[in-house]
Amino acid sequence: MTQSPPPAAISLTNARRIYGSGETEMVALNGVDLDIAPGRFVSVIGPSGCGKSTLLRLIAGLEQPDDGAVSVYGVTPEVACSAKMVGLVPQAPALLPWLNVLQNVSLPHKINKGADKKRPAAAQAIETASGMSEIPDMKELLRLAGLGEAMHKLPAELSGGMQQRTAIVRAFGLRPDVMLLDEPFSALDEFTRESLQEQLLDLWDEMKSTVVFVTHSVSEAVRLSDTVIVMAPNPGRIVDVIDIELARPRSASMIKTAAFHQYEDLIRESLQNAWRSPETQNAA
Ligand SMILES: Nc1ncnc2c1ncn2[C@@H]1O[C@H](COP(=O)(O)OP(=O)(O)OP(=O)(O)O)[C@@H](O)[C@H]1O
Repeated sequence: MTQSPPPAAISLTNARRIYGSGETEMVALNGVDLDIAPGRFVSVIGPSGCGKSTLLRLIAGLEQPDDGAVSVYGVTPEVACSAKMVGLVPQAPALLPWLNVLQNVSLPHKINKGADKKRPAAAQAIETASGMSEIPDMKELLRLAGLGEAMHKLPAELSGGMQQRTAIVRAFGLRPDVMLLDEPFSALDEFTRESLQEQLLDLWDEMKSTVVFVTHSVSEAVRLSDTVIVMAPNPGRIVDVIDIELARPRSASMIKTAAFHQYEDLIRESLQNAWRSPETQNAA
């Protein structure tokens, strides 16, 4: 008997999302086809307004496509979210100001007891095979993210980078099968950003989640990703899917290598082509 292949972690089929109507109609996403295999680190890059956040919101089940379909491990995003299979880190960290770092990251477990039981079989099978179903040690995750010394501090006592790391650890704490990050490092300086990239990769390595990471930074996309998705606006669409075949772990020194620069050039060229495409120019 032939077995059907396991479902993709994330799948979009001809997904379309429109805002407004008539003269104000805006096609935020059009004809988006995408399959992301479990465990991949995928970045999404493209000019402002090309639909990157809309794409994340569809996967997170915060919005529905007007046409086409979206699924997470073969179930709808709504079902996946109710089983706590999806974690979302927005641009601003949104921590509870009266709880310290450890309390902030531990809170989701307290309010989501039993969510694991709702996970579909495909996701449960992957977790069991990788031995990942037990609750993670939040103190250990905080140490991994460089927050070992800050566990008992309140959010107001943290730097922007520390707050963002706390939000990332909190989201990873429920062991989401799919982790969505919307430009989490955009407000941070270059140095802090690079060190957070390293810590994010350590957490991803530990947690084995499938990651979709929105960024405006070409070098960040190359450093972090297995695959970079390039998008263009008017209408928002995928124009290129580029696999990054650089060895891991990717240290800070890799950024200076010729192979790394070649990938950066490839993505920059793809972004420029996207802007020059007739579709984009006609709509602009
Ligand atoms: N709730 C909404 N109502 C109307 N239009 C919207 C809404 N959300 C997004 N849009 C429009 O849809 C398009 C895509 O927006 P989206 O936020 O997904 O782009 P983005 O690529 O994430 O942009 P940025 O890089 O600036 O964050 C934009 O033109 C935006 O103005």
